[in-house]
Amino acid sequence: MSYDALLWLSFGGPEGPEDVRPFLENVTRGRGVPPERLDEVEQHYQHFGGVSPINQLNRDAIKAVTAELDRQGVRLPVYFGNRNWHPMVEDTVARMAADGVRRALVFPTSAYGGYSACRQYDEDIARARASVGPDAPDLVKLRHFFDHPLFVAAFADGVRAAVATLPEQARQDWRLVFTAHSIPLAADAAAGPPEQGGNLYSRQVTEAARLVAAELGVDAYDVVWQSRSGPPQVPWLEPDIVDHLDALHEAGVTAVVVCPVGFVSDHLEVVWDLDTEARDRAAELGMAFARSATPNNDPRFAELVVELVREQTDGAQARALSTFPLIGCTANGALCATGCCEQPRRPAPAAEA
Ligand SMILES: CC1=C(CCC(=O)O)c2cc3nc(cc4[nH]c(cc5[nH]c(cc1n2)c(C)c5CCC(=O)O)c(CCC(=O)O)c4C)C(CCC(=O)O)=C3C
Ligand SMILES: [Fe+2]
Repeated sequence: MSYDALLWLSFGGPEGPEDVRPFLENVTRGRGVPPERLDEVEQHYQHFGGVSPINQLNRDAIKAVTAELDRQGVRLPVYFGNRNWHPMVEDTVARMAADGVRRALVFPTSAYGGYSACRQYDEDIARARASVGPDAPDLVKLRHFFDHPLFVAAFADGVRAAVATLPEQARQDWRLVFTAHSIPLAADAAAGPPEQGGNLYSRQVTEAARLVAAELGVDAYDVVWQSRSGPPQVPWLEPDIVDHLDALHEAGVTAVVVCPVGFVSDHLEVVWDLDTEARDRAAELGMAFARSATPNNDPRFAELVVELVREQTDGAQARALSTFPLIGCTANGALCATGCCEQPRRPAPAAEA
């Protein structure tokens, strides 16, 4: 099949102090996130001058992918659009239509399934096309890549480099801890095509962790969660990374390497929740701590994206290290399967006092 552009579709983040509140309102509209949680997260962003690293990281990655497409002789202009902040995907798709793009591939900046990581990007695609109207290009989203050998290898090398930054006496005996964004248990239960039994998000994260650990030859490691949101009465995936550091300390662990396998770049939830909160807790506990790199700036990430593109444009072989079904590739916002990644019903708001 032939395509005339690639759309880089991401989450978006604020680029100055005045952007933070409206950005957070876009992210959480209709999601039942309590205002106290929003105030807290606003402070995390303001701590960095109201600028999330995510937009610049995406621009850097787009530059690398553009160069890699060029190197491989694939002629596709790359456009950039976000769900929650400028450049908004609706505006980008309008520009694509105006430029005469009829049919484009879409790279979502998430490797996983689940409502937030997969289906919500399909909704973004459908919403953007609807807002542009009949001239909107066809948009075909690329598949999940959590088990792609280039993704796994980039994380494994990141862990090796992180170990080298530990104090010398810690380098022989450290605990490997993988993290990903927590989601509500009900959302995880509903993740994936229903006939695959649910929990697709946590199962894919666990599989990616297993593959990275296997590449490193490490057989004892943990998979934990971070950045929990939502109302406190709703159960989310646990344990949280910070609580887990306490448990490891109790168990006598003196050094940890944290690998954020759930993310592709060092965006705010990595630089705050891991590099600030988790690192501070480790310091309080007297544990050596290193956080390994995400793949965004690794040349293999650009190669991975181009390989996913070529699966669609010239039938390149789909490489995957696990036996999970290859899914996530759908057109114009279609679901991966009927009933896939259904968004759980939100709890009724707490009664007013
Ligand atoms: C699975 C998952 C990923 C990974 C997949 C992917 O990458 O897409 C992810 C990524 C990200 N999450 C991000 C930021 C936020 N996520 C929030 C809230 C939430 N995330 C959720 C899940 C996920 N989130 C969920 C279930 C919520 C509750 C509200 C809801 O049901 O939707 C909130 C609201 C405030 C709060 O934290 O409570 C913010 C600000 C940023 C940008 C960081 C930056 O600016 O650099 C990124 C890349
Ligand atoms: Fe899905």
